[in-house]
Amino acid sequence: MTEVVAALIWDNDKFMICQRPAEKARGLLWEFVGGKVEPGETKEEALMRECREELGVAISVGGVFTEVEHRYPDICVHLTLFNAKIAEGVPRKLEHNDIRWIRREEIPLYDFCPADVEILQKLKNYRSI
Ligand SMILES: Nc1nc2c([nH]c(=O)n2[C@H]2C[C@H](O)[C@@H](COP(=O)(O)OP(=O)(O)OP(=O)(O)O)O2)c(=O)[nH]1
Repeated sequence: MTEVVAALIWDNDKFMICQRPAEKARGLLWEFVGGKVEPGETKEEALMRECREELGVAISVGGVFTEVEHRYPDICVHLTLFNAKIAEGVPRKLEHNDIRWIRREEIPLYDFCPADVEILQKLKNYRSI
């Protein structure tokens, strides 16, 4: 099982989604910013590192929004999605193909990683904080 962490970041009624680079697994699918937890890191540390590397921002990590497991042909992921806030900086596309802020109504317009589908179902019915 591969531990993956990701961030749910709101800006009023919009949340941030990122498009994976074409050359990576799940290329061009949309995801929440994040990545694999490295040995010796806590999940929170991994998420802060990924946000710095991928967006150039510092975040503060809140509670867990939800957790899911999904088996892909190449890996089996346990994904923990944290509520998070940008503490410093403006997100930049340092690694992603694209970054968007979307309303819940716009979820059907994007193809997300299969593991995220049940998360988006939950998000659809959720009030932003
Ligand atoms: N970051 C992220 N990954 C997700 C989500 N949903 C989902 O299925 N995944 C999958 C895609 C990848 O197979 C895996 C995350 O690995 P990654 O390739 O993004 O990890 P990484 O940034 O540490 O990259 P690498 O060093 O392995 O290249 O989890 C999501 O919402 N966010």
